[in-house]
Amino acid sequence: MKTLEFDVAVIGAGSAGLSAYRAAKAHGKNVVLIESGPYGTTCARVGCMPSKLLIAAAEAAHAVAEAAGFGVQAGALRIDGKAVMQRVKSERDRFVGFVVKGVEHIDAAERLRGHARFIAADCLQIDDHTQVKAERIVIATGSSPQIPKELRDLGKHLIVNDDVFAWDDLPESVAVIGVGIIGLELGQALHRLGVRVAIFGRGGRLAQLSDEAINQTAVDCFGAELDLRLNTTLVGAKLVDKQVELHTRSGDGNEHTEHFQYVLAATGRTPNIAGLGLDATGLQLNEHGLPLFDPLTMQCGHGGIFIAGDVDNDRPLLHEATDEGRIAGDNAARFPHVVQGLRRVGLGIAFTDPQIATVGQTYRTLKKDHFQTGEVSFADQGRSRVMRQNRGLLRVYGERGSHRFLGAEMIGPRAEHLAHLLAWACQNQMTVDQMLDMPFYHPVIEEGVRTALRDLKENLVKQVSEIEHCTDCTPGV
Ligand SMILES: Cc1cc2nc3c(=O)[nH]c(=O)nc-3n(C[C@H](O)[C@H](O)[C@H](O)COP(=O)(O)OP(=O)(O)OC[C@H]3O[C@@H](n4cnc5c(N)ncnc54)[C@H](O)[C@@H]3O)c2cc1C
Ligand SMILES: NC(=O)c1ccc[n+]([C@@H]2O[C@H](COP(=O)([O-])OP(=O)(O)OC[C@H]3O[C@@H](n4cnc5c(N)ncnc54)[C@H](O)[C@@H]3O)[C@@H](O)[C@H]2O)c1
Repeated sequence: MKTLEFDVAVIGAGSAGLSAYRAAKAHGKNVVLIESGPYGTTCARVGCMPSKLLIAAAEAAHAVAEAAGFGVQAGALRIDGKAVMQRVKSERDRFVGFVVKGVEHIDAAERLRGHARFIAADCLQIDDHTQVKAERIVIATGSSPQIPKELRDLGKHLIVNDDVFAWDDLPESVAVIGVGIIGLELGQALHRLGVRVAIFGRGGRLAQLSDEAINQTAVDCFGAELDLRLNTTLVGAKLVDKQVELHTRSGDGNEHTEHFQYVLAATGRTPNIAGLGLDATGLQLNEHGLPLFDPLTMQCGHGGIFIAGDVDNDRPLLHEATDEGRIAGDNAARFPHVVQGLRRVGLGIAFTDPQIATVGQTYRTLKKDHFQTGEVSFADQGRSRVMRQNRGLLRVYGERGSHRFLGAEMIGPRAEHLAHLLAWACQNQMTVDQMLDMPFYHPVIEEGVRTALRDLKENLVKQVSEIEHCTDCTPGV
């Protein structure tokens, strides 16, 4: 057994861990990066990048299928599953290669391989070969797919996102369980690539949307294209003749039995804390066993342990993981003099078609009676119609009184760009008037944003004038 001492230890060489390592090194500290799995990060290996590569192939197939709508006849669509997966994997490997190269540039004496487990608040056991003593430790262990118990006996026919990006060819059929972001992104992409797909949701909410009007529009959009089964309960699943026999109960109480080659569990992700020995840290843990932490400093309690990335179960997105890692690593190096780091306005994007996005305060987090809404449907929005992408709805929220822009939920064409524009306005605390003073070109989808903001402004003003001209408040006026 070796014993090593460092100023800072970082557990996990994912996006959050790498960011923490660099931030701590910037203070000239002696830092160790500990990783139990393959280098390359979840984002590059089995997350953001390969999923967007698969979606890009699906978009190409969809464009060909849709071309006839413009009077362009592209001939019969033929999808070469092997070529699709070959491109997904080779481009993915290129992205992973850059990350791995970066890790390999780190001094070998500052990299350790193995599973880290706390044996004290300032001491980690790495597998059975090394003990690492460090007064400051960053937990950046990421998350893993959560598997419903009904699916656990399906062997290789139960798949998660990682397995999809290991395929050499596209399968015949997949049942996707879960209508969150992963379920919708991968489910729609596979469907457009010719795979028989059914997507099952136990509730009626798609991709974490909280505004009912947006959610209903999303249900209508995806329901028109995909085999989408909402309010459906998973009853059981078993293997019969190398096929999954899936039993479900639909909202009307009827039971259904169907057969698929694979079942994809897209049912949320769980923080990687199993076997981490958090009990040995003396930290206060919540009901899920996660340490309580300050999201501005990433400090757990008042000691030298910090947390960052998916493992903290707060905002499981790539840009948040790197921000949190930077704050955690910086503060680990500064400890005990920790400082608050920059947290940005909330921004979430699902790369479906149409895209779904949320900005700033989502409908769920708005204070009742403190806001007004404005909206635009993309059905008749000029540029969206030109492109035959005129589906969706944008709802924007503004604060009563101050007229400050608070946030938005949307499903619509190129929502990734609209969401960025709105997020920047939100972080700059702009008012609706200030946003309307900005230039809008013609003809662009952003003109739809302007329509929604004008509607919001009208509703904000209307409310004030209704009060001002209220005969009950000022009798005789
Ligand atoms: C299919 C999919 C698509 C996604 N698409 C997007 C997207 O488009 N945009 C977006 O913003 N986000 C997306 N995400 C989310 C994004 O990938 C994550 O938020 C981000 O990768 C989290 O980074 P992390 O550093 O917290 O975790 P990871 O990158 O998973 O790093 C954690 C590391 O810790 C290691 N580890 C765990 N336990 C231990 C231990 N005890 N000892 C040592 N090492 C340990 C793991 O092996 C792992 O390498 C997607 C996720 C998935 C699954
Ligand atoms: N574009 C992106 O930014 C992107 C893409 C993919 C993933 N991600 C990140 O990854 C995280 C995980 O994604 P996800 O889609 O797995 O999680 P999610 O929380 O978005 O969705 C999980 C879904 O599974 C359903 N579910 C859970 N248990 C179920 C069961 N037993 N039966 C049926 N349905 C069940 C939930 O109701 C929900 O609809 C997301 O929170 C997101 O932050 C982001």
